[in-house]
Amino acid sequence: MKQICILGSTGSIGTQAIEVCRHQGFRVCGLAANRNAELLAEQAKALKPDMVCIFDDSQYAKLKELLSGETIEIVTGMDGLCALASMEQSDIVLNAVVGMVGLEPTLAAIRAKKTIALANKETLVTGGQLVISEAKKYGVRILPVDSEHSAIFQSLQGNEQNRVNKVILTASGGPFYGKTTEELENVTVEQALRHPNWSMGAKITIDSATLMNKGLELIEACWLFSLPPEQVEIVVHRESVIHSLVEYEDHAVMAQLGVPDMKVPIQYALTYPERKNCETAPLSLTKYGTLTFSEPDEDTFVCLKACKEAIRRGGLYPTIVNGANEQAVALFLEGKIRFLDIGRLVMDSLSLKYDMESFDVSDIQAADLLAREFVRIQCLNASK
Ligand SMILES: NC(=O)C1=CN([C@@H]2O[C@H](COP(=O)(O)OP(=O)(O)OC[C@H]3O[C@@H](n4cnc5c(N)ncnc54)[C@H](OP(=O)(O)O)[C@@H]3O)[C@@H](O)[C@H]2O)C=CC1
Ligand SMILES: CC(=O)[C@@H](O)[C@H](O)COP(=O)(O)O
Ligand SMILES: [Mn+2]
Repeated sequence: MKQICILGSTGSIGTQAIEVCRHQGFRVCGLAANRNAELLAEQAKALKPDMVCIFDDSQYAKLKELLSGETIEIVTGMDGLCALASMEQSDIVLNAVVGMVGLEPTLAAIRAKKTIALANKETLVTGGQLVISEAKKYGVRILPVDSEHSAIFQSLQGNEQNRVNKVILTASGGPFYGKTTEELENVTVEQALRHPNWSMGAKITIDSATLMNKGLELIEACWLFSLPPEQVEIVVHRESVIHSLVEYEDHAVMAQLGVPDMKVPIQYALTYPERKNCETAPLSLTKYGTLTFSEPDEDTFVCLKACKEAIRRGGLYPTIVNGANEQAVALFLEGKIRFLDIGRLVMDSLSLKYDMESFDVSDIQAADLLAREFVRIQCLNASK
């Protein structure tokens, strides 16, 4: 029986992954969350994994109490998360934690020769070079879970020998599609959290609203498919039915379509190379009637522009814009900055000088901390 370890099991991807595992009859051997001890305990009681990790050790006592009577090992912190990611029993580690904190457990899983099902895009945005070279070194496969990258991966199947002209990443455009900068001045957290097509965690939903998500996905695609940024085109497709496309040398274009439901890409990563019955509604094209396409507005949604510049510069600049964004989104969700401040802060973080060509995890973490600190200082200065 296939055994799956789920990092971020209490989140949007994590909870859907558990449903996929149930549907497929896979055993869940490990679970990890940040601080939601109640849901983690509920999942652990139902699934009987060998090990669970609660990252925030202030929640350890509560989890221990909730799991008293169960024979499940409980670990905490980054050491615990990495131990869970490399546990012997698992065949696949699904990384569905949010943020660049996902980098270290991804590396730990790779070094333990686990197949990686990767939802956590910040892993590749911040540590792409290192992660891809370690995956090659350890002969480990990284299977994309992000819907666009799964679509590209699926559109590449059977075409490995053929030359790719470009990949086309589709973007929903988010809740603020078509709005001007003036109209975005006073939008609220609640409005930004209302994604038109997908139900997701708060951080990625804000990223979709700013188009940072598409910038992160562009960088993610460059690493996953060994492409320069010029070969990644972004097209706004409001319906989120075409999940992404690949154009070949002969101008034939392959795409993967379906209703917007993450169960398909999650399951494909867990059953690959097989396709299995999935608890997802079938696509009715006639129900949609029309599918629309347009160019993204990078002058209003400057996060996308900042990500393009970061990957063009290379080095640790993607880590910088990612760190600035993680901090800015957290401040926006706390009501401390306004929506447009996110883009301004991410753009301004590119003024940080960080021209290293080779780097390890500690350099990546240092760049991340610097970007977060930069954002906090900018906000403090602005509020004086
Ligand atoms: N949701 C979606 O449809 C999609 C998501 N993604 C990507 O997948 C990742 C997860 O997104 P999503 O599920 O929406 O996010 P959520 O916010 O819904 O869930 C995040 C999960 O990560 C856990 N977590 C956070 N920090 C840590 C940590 N340090 N150690 C262990 N667990 C941690 C959270 O635990 P707790 O509940 O305790 O806070 C929670 O289980 C992101 O990188 C996102 O960009 C990509 C494509 C689609
Ligand atoms: C479901 C998924 O993969 C998300 O990353 C989604 O793409 C977000 O939608 P946007 O296209 O609005 O960023
Ligand atoms: Mn996506």
